[in-house]
Amino acid sequence: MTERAFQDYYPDDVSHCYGCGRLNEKGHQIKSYWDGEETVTHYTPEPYHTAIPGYVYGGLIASLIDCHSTGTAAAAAYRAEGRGMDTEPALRFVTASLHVDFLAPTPIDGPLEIRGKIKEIKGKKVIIESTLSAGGKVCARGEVVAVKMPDAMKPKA
Ligand SMILES: CCCCCCCCCCCCCCCC(=O)SCCNC(=O)CCNC(=O)[C@H](O)C(C)(C)COP(=O)(O)OP(=O)(O)OC[C@H]1O[C@@H](n2cnc3c(N)ncnc32)[C@H](O)[C@@H]1OP(=O)(O)O
Repeated sequence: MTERAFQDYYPDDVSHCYGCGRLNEKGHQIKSYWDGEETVTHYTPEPYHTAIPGYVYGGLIASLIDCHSTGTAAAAAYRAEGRGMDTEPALRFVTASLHVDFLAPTPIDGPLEIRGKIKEIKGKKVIIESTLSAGGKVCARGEVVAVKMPDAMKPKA
């Protein structure tokens, strides 16, 4: 059986995110998985994700780090409670803060790897540190503060 990605567990009503929603046909539809204590996703940029010819647009990099991190936050919260992502009550996280350092130009002509690590998990907040690499070289580093989705942010039809 193929492993389900974190995002495959998101209920339909929160699966339209541009970065990670499996129901957003124009979006990136990233798929994140555990790899030991870290999480990982891969994404291959399209030619139109260009900043300067040959290099990836920073907004795409930020988006990939953002959504991989919020998915990681949800997965980490379930893991901390010792239960599967298909169990109730649902744990949903949104981005409170997204910080990205662009360390080196990111080549556009190959797959990118984003890896996440849990820095802190406490109460309704998870802090995730991420790296984005191309060809084995770290090109960007991110830190995301993810907070449980407030009731006020219920999906609008
Ligand atoms: C299987 C099931 C899985 C389901 C999984 C579903 C996923 C479902 C989502 C899918 C989609 C994904 C989404 C993609 C990522 C977006 O793009 S999300 C969209 C962008 N984000 C937003 O629109 C969020 C807007 N902001 C808000 O709604 C509220 O400000 C927040 C972020 C929820 C926080 O509000 P709050 O609940 O009142 O938080 P508050 O109690 O003040 O703070 C809680 C903690 O967070 C800290 N904090 C709050 N804001 C900040 C900040 N800006 N900076 C640093 N720390 C902060 C506080 O200091 C506090 O820390 P502690 O004191 O506990 O140590």
